[in-house]
Amino acid sequence: MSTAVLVGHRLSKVYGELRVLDRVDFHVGQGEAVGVVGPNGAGKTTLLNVLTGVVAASEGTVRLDGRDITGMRPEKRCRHGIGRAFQIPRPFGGMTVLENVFVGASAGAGLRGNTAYERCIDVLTTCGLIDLANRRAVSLGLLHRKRLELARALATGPRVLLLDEIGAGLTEAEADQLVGLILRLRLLGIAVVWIEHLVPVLVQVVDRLVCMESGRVIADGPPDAVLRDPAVVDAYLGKAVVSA
Ligand SMILES: Nc1ncnc2c1ncn2[C@@H]1O[C@H](COP(=O)(O)OP(=O)(O)OP(=O)(O)O)[C@@H](O)[C@H]1O
Repeated sequence: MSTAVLVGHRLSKVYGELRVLDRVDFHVGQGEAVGVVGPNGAGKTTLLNVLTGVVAASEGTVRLDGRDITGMRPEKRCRHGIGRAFQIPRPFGGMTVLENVFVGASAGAGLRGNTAYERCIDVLTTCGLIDLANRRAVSLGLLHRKRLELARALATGPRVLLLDEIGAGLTEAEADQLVGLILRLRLLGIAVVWIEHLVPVLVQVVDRLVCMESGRVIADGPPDAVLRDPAVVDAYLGKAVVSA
């Protein structure tokens, strides 16, 4: 295994009587891409929320590069290299594409002036948005909004990028383009954790699949082995094939 960049150890999250995460162990290595699958309500988004610090774990620890960040606020985790993109992009609609990405570079990464601007140009080029830099975000189609969501996360300078169902709603051709973009990010050495119900899309990118059910990890390993695992087929895959 490559050196772990982000590690969750025995993470639990309890809401009243409901145990949404149940002693989950999770890790992603430097430059590794891990897919997270599982039925609705399995706890996938909650796991990402606990890793980013948006939700406090009821028990367990989170480490980034070996450092315990369990008590660290989300903004600080972002500064330390945890980036996140959401299923429903929420750009600042009245701002241009460049201005949106600038927010990631300045507020997210703490960059100023030319350094922030250069980061934005790099990120917009990587994400295929440079020609749209001066367009208002509100005028973008879905694929471009997803690219902008990724660009904003990238502008924060992540070492690990957490993606939550960013393929949802895209056509097959658009999903292929998204895969191409995420593969480019991998070439930059960024680790990726991607929750996605579109399993055929996910397996084009990831080295490893983690399947969750009822707040627990029920399988973790090479994608083909996880997809053949009877527990995964039983808990999830029949349903995923129907809904994909
Ligand atoms: N703030 C909260 N209060 C109470 N229950 C919550 C809260 N947030 C999440 N849950 C519950 O935790 C469970 C896991 O939710 P979560 O969104 O993590 O699942 P998921 O695997 O991401 O599902 P999906 O694939 O539908 O996005 C669900 O039963 C959900 O209703």
